[in-house]
Amino acid sequence: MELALVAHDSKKAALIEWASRNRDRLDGHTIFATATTGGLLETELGLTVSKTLSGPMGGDQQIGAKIAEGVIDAVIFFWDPMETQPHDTDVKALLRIAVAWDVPMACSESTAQMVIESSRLVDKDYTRTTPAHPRTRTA
Ligand SMILES: O=C(CO)COP(=O)(O)O
Repeated sequence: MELALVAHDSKKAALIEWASRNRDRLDGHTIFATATTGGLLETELGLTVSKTLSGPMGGDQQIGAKIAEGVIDAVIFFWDPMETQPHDTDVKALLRIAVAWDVPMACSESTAQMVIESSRLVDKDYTRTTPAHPRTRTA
């Protein structure tokens, strides 16, 4: 499946540590990430990552667009609840579009663990639909 991994600066170490612990589970998936987060996943863990722009430069919006296009199956977003981001509007938009399309989005480590361990992530027959926008993935 297609997973998006994103972390704010203060949460990047936690995301890398989490991804390291879940390296085997991540291996079977296509990974998208914002630029800085993705760069760390590549250099620290050797993962292959499709990178967007950096979050503050439009990367969150690019991830959001991929959600709306049906490209992303789940989002792991370690965002910082203690600090205002310069691109807060983009962060909010990313959170919103994931809910609008009912794409699973983990915003904390414990939830990320539940998502990555979900049998849905390895179920090739799983199709996602939303009541507001009935839609079935074909790929
Ligand atoms: O700002 C981000 C998410 O809102 C993440 O962007 P970077 O991975 O480029 O730091």
